Parts: sequence; C-alpha cells; structure tokens
Amino acid sequence: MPNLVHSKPCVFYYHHLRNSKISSSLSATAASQAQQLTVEDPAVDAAAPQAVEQRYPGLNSWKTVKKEEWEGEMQVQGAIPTWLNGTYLRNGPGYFKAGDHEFPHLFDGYSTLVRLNFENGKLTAGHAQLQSDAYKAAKSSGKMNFREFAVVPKHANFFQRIGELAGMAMGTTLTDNANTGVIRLGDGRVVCLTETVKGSIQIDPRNLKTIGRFIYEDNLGGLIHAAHPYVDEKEFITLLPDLLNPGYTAVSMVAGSNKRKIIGRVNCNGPAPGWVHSFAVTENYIVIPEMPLRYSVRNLLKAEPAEYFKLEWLPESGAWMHIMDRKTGKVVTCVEVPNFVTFHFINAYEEITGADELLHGKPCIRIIVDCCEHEANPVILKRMTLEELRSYPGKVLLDARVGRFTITLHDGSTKGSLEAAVPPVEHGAGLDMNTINPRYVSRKYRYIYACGAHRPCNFPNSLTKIDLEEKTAKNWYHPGGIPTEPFFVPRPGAVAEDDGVVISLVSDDNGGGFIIVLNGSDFTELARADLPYGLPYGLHGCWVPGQVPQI
Ligand SMILES: CC(=O)/C=C/C=C(C)/C=C/C1=C(C)CCCC1(C)C
Ligand SMILES: CC(/C=C/C=O)=C\C=C\C=O
Ligand SMILES: [Fe+2]
Repeated sequence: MPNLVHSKPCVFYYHHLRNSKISSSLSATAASQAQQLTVEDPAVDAAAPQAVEQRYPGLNSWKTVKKEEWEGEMQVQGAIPTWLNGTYLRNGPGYFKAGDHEFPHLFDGYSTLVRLNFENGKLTAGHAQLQSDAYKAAKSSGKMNFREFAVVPKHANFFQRIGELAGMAMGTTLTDNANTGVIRLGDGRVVCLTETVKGSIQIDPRNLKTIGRFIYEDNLGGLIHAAHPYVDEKEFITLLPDLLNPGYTAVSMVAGSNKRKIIGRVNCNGPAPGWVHSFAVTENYIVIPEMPLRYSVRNLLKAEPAEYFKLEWLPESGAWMHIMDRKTGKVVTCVEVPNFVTFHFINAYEEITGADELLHGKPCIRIIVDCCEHEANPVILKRMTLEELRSYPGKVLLDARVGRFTITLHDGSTKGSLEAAVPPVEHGAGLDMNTINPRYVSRKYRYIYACGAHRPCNFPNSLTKIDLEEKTAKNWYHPGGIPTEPFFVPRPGAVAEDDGVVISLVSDDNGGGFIIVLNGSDFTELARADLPYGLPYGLHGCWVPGQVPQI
C-alpha cells in the first residue's frame, strides 16, 4: 500500500462490523434524523435502517456539471500500476436543465462524457458534453424539444400537441440523448447509447468529440432497444421490444457492420413487454427477461408524467424468463419466475446438472442468471428523481440484493427460482452499477464489483466486491462521498479472476471529487487523484485498451 494520507476512506467487511444496519451504531444526530424520514412503502421500508446520512449541499452528484468541458493532467497520490494503459470512458446524465427548466429525473439529464487516460502510471482526465440533437436544441432554443425518460416538452397549443404525437409514432420526437452507456464495438468504434434507437451516437475516444449518429443500415426499424447490449469482439446483440404486438426481437450486428440481423423473436406472456434496460447472454443462449414493470403505450402518450414515467407496474401480470438459442433463434424454454425489479443483469452462464441426468438424450442444463434485484419494488425508480436524490434527510435507500435465477432446460420445468446469491447484509443491502472481469462474461464467475450501501443513506454510497463462492463482500467507503460504477480492468496476463484494478469516480460532500484506483483483489486503495470539482453521478463506462487508434 503506498503512503496515502486520507482522512476518511475505509475498507471493511460489514459482517465484521455486525453491519451498518445495527441501529445502535447511529449517532445521536442520525437517530434524530430518523424521526424526519418519510416512509413511502412501509412493507418494504420497515426492514430498512432508520436514518440517512447528512447530505451537504456541496455534493455535485445530482447537479448540472460545473463546466461544459474540461481536461487536464492529474496529480496522482499513491501509484497507478504501470501495466494500466488505456482509457476509461464513462457516460451519464450530467446536465439537468433546458434553459430555465430543471429536469425532474436523473435519467433525463443530457449526456456528460468523462475520459480517464492511463499511461505508464500517469493520468489525464477530461469531460465534455455529447452533442446530441436534444442537447444542441436545448442549448440553442433554451427549452426542451424532445421526450426524455420522465419529461415531455410543453406545447403551446392543441395543434402542436397533435404534431408531437404524430412525431412520436415516427420516433422523431423521442430523445437522442445517449446518456446511459458507452461501448467499444469489436471493430474499435465507440458508441454512446440510451434506450431510444436514434440515441446511438459515435464519439472519438481520444477527445470525446461527437462524430455523429450511428446509423443502423437495415430495415428493422424499432424505436427502442435495451440500453445495455451484449458486446464482444465478434458481435453486438440487443433486444428490440415490440409494444404493438407484445414481444421482443433479438438482433445481432457483426463487428465492422452497421446492419442488425434478426436472431429470433419471442412473444410476451403479459400485456406489454417488460422494461428491458439490460439482459444477459450465456455461451449458447440469450436470456430475455419479462418483468412486471412494463412499457406503457398509455403513459407514453401522456403529456404529464405518470407514476412510473413511461412504464407501469403490473404485479399481477407475473414475471418470466425466455431462453433463446443464440444460433437458431428458437425459444428453448419460457419459465415463470417470482416477480422482480432490476436495471442490471450482472452475468449468466450454463451448468450441466449431472451426467446421469440425460433427458430425451440431452444433458440437463441449468442456466444461472444474476442481477441487481430491488426486492420486486419499482419504487426505486421514483427514488431517482432529482428532488429525492437532493433531499435531506430524504428517504431511506430501499433494499437490493444479488438476485440469482436458476432455470433448468430440457426437464419440462415451467418455473424458475430466484433467491439472494449472498446475504445482502454483506453489501449493506444496497446494490447496483455492477461490473465483472470482462473475461468471465457468459462464464461461471466468482466476483462482482458494484455500488453498495453504508447505511444510513438514501443512495448507494460504498463500493463492494462480492465473492459469490464465499458469500461475503469487501466494502470501501468514503464518508459523505458518492462513488460511481466500480469498473474492473484485468491485468494483462492475469490468471486469477480478481487480478486487476477497479476504477471509480467519487463526488465528495465538500464540492470536490476524485478518481480512485483500487486493488481488485484486496480492495485497498492504490492511487487517487483530485478532480478540480466533483462531477455529476454518471452511469456506465467501457475500457479502450492501449493507445486509442486513429479513426
Ligand atoms: C439513463 C437510463 O438509464 C435510461 C434512460 C432511458 C430512457 C431515456 C428511456 C426513454 C424512453 C422514451 C423516451 C420513450 C419510450 C420509452 C423509453 C424507452 C422508456
Ligand atoms: C443508478 C441506477 C440505474 C442506472 C441505470 O443505468 C440504479 C441505482 C439503484 C439504486 O439502488
Ligand atoms: Fe444501466
């Protein structure tokens, strides 16, 4: 461990501390804050801790970025491993207004891109705004012009509203604000994405400049897709939900091409497709989730925001998992599973259940699918309005866990199971923004890196390394800070799954912010560098190895 002098951070095991849920560990201030808490859903919140930590107005996580563009060399404390050569790119909402109009929800914010360039122990950083049509129009007109996640542009009169509805059917009024993630395609092109198909925008990873819209040169159409495609060196796979004839089409785009091709289609069991922010892929199968938080055409057409925005919660409609063969597009099974709510699938893989379990001449295969599961409570989506996120003392963070689905193929099962893969107390019962070692995607794996909770809090505020084998977690916490997606980069030549580093950006309650590099194995801090100011929260990133190629 290098000689780092920091007053606040710490690494710990919650179960050694007998967990942050133990209320006797609350300070007097925290205990008095408990009285002011608003409990939205007593059935769920009853189990949650009784106060949230002090949130200082200095925290920039939920505020519009201080400057639209910045870059500079970082003063590093500690030591960045010299093998770490490449660029971490991160996307996320970071500009929460159009003219005087403040956006209501975290997911509405215009995309702010961040780049961290690591070269032989040195670090340069920068951020810039993605020049989407939605952002440019807001800047030039001083108002919002496109439908974002939670907010709809205001119309002066009836005719404008009719025009807007017609435009929505064609997709022209949906946002292209690609604020959710950034991916590196197998051919090296870097693309920012959101859930609207038109919100696929290519950028130059060297300088974060916007190159232009990524055009899908096929006739598959589709207005929306998953925010998180599956991407490897060979292909890009995504799901296109069909709202008119409820189902999903799985498509694949070969690296180097702009043409998506249909793999297969599956009909939904419920009245509309379940929201598909992400999905999972094993070596041979695509796991298509159908959760009871469903897209709603009715809410889509509304001018005013609905309870769950463009989605609706239909718990009676049930939850399902469809398993599609990656090669043939055939749906090999569809099982009913307990109701669930997730943004992010973590990983999925196949296991042969035993040589003696041959059924109809086929081995019995078990599919294991892990996600950050919010205890089947969609309220988490409402907790991400900016008002809630900025509020003090606010509402307690709802519980989340590593939800593990087990789905058996070829044995006639009609149901799949869902349970916690590790005791949630290990990561403070908060969980999201997961990454894993990219070499273990679609394979049996052991470690998850994610944001967890050091309670009391109203949003995930720690970093956690979960060991699925030992069913334990190591946690990193900086009081008053909000860390973002812990991004794992494996060491070249590594054998152990956790041999690598974890990169995260933290915004601090004093208005500052810093970059941290943790050891992927013992989760201690290797290096840190102060940013000139704390950045907005941000969402997902990708790694561009080595020197960024010329485009
Ligand atoms: C930031 C994030 O994680 C998710 C963003 C999701 C967005 C912008 C979704 C937008 C949508 C519309 C504008 C209309 C159609 C429905 C839906 C895909 C939810
Ligand atoms: C920030 C988030 C989802 C982001 C989608 O891309 C979920 C956070 C959940 C908190 O518990
Ligand atoms: Fe996401």
